[in-house]
Amino acid sequence: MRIDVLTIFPSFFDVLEVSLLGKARGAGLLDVRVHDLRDWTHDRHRTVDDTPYGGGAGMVMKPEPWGEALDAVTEGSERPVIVFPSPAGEVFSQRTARALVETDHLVFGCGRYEGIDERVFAYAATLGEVRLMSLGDYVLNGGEVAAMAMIEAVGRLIPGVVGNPESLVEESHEDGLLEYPSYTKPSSWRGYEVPPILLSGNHGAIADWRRAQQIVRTRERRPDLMPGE
Ligand SMILES: COc1ccc2nc(C(=O)O)sc2c1
Repeated sequence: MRIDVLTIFPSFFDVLEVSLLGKARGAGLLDVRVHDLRDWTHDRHRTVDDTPYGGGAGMVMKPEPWGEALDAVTEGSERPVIVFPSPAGEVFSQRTARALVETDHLVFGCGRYEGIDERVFAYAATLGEVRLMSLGDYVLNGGEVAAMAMIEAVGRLIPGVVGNPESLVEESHEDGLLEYPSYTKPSSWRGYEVPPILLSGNHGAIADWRRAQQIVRTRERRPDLMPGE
């Protein structure tokens, strides 16, 4: 999978060098290219924003640099998916990550200021599939944090990136429920005991207990995820 990131803060993504995804890049499983949007400006101040038509507070990102940048990073790409992190977008979920990991070429366009000139999204749709996505019902200062989270959520699903693929299966949201509680040695710690069932060696009973814990936790913490409730 190839991922291109367009941002005015490219150093923000330096962390991708050291994380699990850094190893994935080194192993050739993931090709992440981070670009400074200002490289597609042509004035001395490398201007990427201007005042909004119709008035209002803040600044809007100019369409010209975005158009040239999107042309450059999608050149030769058959059908990229172009994700614009946006508080006005669909909410990103594990299901979204599962769908996006099947994509050969992902482009993340990180907005700042009050957002990107709307015409950029229309133009981008001539280059690929456009998805505006939010991490949730709150607002960040820009798209970089959201893009980083989405890149990690998608990147870790690429076969070979996470050491033991089994560990992906029993995670929260993978089966629609929150994950069960985990414990390790010592079995007794500051008066807190590991649930005895987990020490029983009865794998069938342990699986049943874990499923029951998932249901209890999901009902308590995320009733909206409960199937049929
Ligand atoms: C201007 O670009 C932005 C601004 C806020 C923001 N908030 C997001 C979120 O997912 O909450 S994505 C995003 C992009």
